[in-house]
Amino acid sequence: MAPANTLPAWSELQAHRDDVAKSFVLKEAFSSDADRFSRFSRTFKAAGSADILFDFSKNFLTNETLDLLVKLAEQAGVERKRDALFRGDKINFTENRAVFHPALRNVGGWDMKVDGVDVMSGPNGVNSVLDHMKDFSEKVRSGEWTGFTGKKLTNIVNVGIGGSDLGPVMVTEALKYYGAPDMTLHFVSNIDGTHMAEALKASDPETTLFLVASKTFTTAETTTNANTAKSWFLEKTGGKGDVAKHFVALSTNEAEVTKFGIDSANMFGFESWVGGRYSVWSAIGLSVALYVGYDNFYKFLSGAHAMDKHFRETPLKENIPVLGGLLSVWYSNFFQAQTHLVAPFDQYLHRFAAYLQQLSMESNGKGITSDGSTAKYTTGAILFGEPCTNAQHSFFQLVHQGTKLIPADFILAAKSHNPIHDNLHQKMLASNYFAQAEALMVGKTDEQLRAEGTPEDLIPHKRFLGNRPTTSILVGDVIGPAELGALIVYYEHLTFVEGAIWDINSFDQWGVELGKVLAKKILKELDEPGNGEGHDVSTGGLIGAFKQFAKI
Ligand SMILES: O=P(O)(O)OC[C@H]1O[C@H](O)[C@H](O)[C@@H](O)[C@@H]1O
Repeated sequence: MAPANTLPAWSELQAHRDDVAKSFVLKEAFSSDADRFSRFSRTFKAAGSADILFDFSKNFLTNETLDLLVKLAEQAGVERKRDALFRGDKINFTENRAVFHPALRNVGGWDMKVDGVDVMSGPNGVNSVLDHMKDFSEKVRSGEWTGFTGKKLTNIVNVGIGGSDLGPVMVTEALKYYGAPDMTLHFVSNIDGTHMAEALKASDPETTLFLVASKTFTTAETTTNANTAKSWFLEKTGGKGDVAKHFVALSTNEAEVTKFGIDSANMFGFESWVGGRYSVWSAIGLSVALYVGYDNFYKFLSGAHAMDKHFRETPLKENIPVLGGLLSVWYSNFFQAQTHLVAPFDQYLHRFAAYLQQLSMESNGKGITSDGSTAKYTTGAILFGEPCTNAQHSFFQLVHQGTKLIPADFILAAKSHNPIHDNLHQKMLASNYFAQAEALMVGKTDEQLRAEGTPEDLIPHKRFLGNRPTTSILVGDVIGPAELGALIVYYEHLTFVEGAIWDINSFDQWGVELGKVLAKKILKELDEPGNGEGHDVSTGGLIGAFKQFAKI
């Protein structure tokens, strides 16, 4: 595929930006076009999910912009690449792997094959793993599956990192309302011993179930944490504890799982075509199924599948994740935006941005195009975010008056799961959601400030230039499992579209390897004599100082 900047639509977009968009004033676009909201909004509709309204109208968009962006998508082969994804082609070309996570949520009965083999059926197929998850989660939840002293397992410790942690944490938090009231969850990811120590402090071995979640089962943090947990369990139970009842593995690597001491019957498998950051839909989601129940987990998959269907079948111009991805390219490459802010007006979504950080930045933080040449344009944006209204009281100063353009997504559910105080909280939350997007767009002029009696010397400080773009996402009900599934997949495919246009491989992650390898080497040095010799002077000096301070 050709680098994005060599596509004719790229030059047309540059000219268009110079001509029109540079001087585009959002609030004027609204005053001169009564239909702007309806023209640039799209509603996601699916059976089993509330409608989700995506309002793209507060973005730097004209009809011509949209046409040119769609043209760019066509020339970059977005549809062809999308079809290759759903066909099971090996689009992760540096690892020669299919990228087939949509199969994990294929509740619609699509024919899904990799190398001619149906991945849905068969003994290790998606459906049989789902059956295993259903059976196991129901047994644990009902108390039929007990610990070694016959007690119900109500304390779940998920041991995993990266995609084997972020999805389960985010989703169980987002669906806390549906969670089993008698269940406590811990997610231990960090190699920092504090993480495991604190979880164990709060755990009783008789009622604790450990889920060792690791696609590869070779990740140093996870295997070390899992071994620590196993030693703790055996020590606390005086060797009487039955590992088979208290440890299960979520992994693709049966050999390593068995080596660790977990019976392969207690392993929930998946295939190498599931990338870590797309694995919450797989066996890695077992903590979700345990916590919210299998029926809700299934609804979560169904909402995700509905967004897959929309993405797969909808023409580019109406395609919601395509529009999201195109806008991101528009801002990154034509307005030099460096960031993408995602602020959910929803406390349950407080880990949503952290989850999206891995999805977006591990996928598109790449600078090499498909032919091995360096991209001559910027790629993955720095994604960040926090829930609102909290974020408004911290970094929103920079969003409103800073010198950087920060395209932002705001997410709100029309209904709260907790309409306390006569729904006052939800109405206040909603009013902030509307107000922030409006304020970012309309700003505040010198005239308005003068009319309010602002002293002349303060006017520049109190001025809001406005014209800052936002996408508002409004879920038509509460955010339940299906709506959450659809929202996540919106961002998955938005990320896909960005990568397709940038002509990069969104599915490998070589960039995380170097640090891991060096850490392994340095770990040995910490136990050997020497003070960091052989490293650069700074690293060596730090290693030496650490050994001295820690008396190692
Ligand atoms: O699930 P695991 O194999 O333990 O991998 C956990 C994580 O570690 C790696 O470093 C990758 O960058 C992530 O994509 C992955 O999710």
